[in-house]
Amino acid sequence: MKAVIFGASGYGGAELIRSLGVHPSFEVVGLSGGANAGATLGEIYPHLETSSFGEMVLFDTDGLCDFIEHNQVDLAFLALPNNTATKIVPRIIDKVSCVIDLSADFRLKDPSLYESYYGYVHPEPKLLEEAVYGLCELNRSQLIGAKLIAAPGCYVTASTLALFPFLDQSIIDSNNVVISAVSGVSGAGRGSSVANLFSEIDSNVMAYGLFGHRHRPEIEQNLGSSVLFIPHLVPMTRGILATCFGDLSGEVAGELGLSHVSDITAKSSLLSRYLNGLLSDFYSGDQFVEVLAPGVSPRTKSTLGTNNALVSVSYDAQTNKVIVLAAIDNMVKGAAGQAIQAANIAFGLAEDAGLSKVSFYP
Ligand SMILES: NC(=O)C1=CN([C@@H]2O[C@H](COP(=O)(O)OP(=O)(O)OC[C@H]3O[C@@H](n4cnc5c(N)ncnc54)[C@H](OP(=O)(O)O)[C@@H]3O)[C@@H](O)[C@H]2O)C=CC1
Ligand SMILES: CC(=O)N[C@@H](CCC(=O)OP(=O)(O)O)C(=O)O
Repeated sequence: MKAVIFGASGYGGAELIRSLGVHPSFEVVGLSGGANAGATLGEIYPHLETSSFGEMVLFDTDGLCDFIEHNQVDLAFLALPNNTATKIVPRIIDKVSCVIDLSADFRLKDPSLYESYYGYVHPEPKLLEEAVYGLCELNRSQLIGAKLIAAPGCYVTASTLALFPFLDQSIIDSNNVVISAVSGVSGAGRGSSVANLFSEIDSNVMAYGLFGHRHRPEIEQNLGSSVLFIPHLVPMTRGILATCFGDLSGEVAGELGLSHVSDITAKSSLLSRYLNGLLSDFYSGDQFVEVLAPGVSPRTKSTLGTNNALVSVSYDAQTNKVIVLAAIDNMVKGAAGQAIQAANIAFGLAEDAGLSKVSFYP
């Protein structure tokens, strides 16, 4: 099947190319760039210069839309800044079997949220309504044969995979959910600002987007509860670690006959094991979610280059807090890998086609 990538000169585009280059069923036949249109991929990315893609010249947006008009293309990936896909999807949606957008343009079901969090009035509410949200572990059946797929945000993927099983089963109280997450700088994209220069990021850690980060409403949409979300930028290239906290719901300890257990250590250990069992059961059918033992922290380094999400859950009886940790590679499970996983499902292919499960290390 023939695939094209809008935004191939960006980080998401480069990561799509890396995986699609080894994909058994998708062949990349067209690429676009913004300012880099007209250049070859090898000129933009030295690591791709000698690959089979090195000589490919990037179209501009109009050029790639024309290419789709006149050639058979089955699948289009859009890895573009927010409020750019909204203008391209209407032009190509009827020409290809499936469009997968990596931006936020088709993720939020309430159109008014685009005005408050992204600063634009959504111009395509009908397409927004039709789009299928591409978090594969939660939406697999809806993705089969989907025409327009909105790949989730990177922080959102880690946070949702961590918390959904517990909120869905009312194990964690839906009030007072807090997510503190750290991200590598590639999350901001190749076209990002001075704030992401080496001299600003090196030996520096900071929180940002306090209370109003645009991923907050997307996490809330997935979890069906309000959350406090605090992202941090850390001096590394890739990776997200989300540390999620919530109160164990009042009934759980009682139902398990543990209300009377006064030994804090014993109670923490028993409940941690119980919660770990729930998490393992929830993801037993998901090849890209790996549940680690309670008390073991997932490491971002173990996810590098893979489409895996590593998760673990523990309980602290002293504070009655459930702590769920999740690590992903923001460029893979948080962006390009997730998009390819969704494409695999949409086209009825093996879900792991083109996707890696073993990280590069160190
Ligand atoms: N980086 C990440 O971890 C994640 C990113 N995303 C989302 O994926 C999308 C792409 O992100 P990312 O690859 O990181 O961003 P980059 O800044 O690295 O790349 C953006 C791409 O869009 C092109 N572009 C920019 N402006 C225009 C325009 N007006 N018209 C056409 N093309 C344009 C750029 O071309 P050129 O460089 O040639 O100008 C480049 O190819 C974004 O919506 C982002 O929010 C989602 C999850 C995670
Ligand atoms: C480190 C960093 O800056 N991360 C980005 C989020 C990543 C992303 O691309 O999110 P969307 O797909 O929703 O735009 C940010 O905080 O805005």
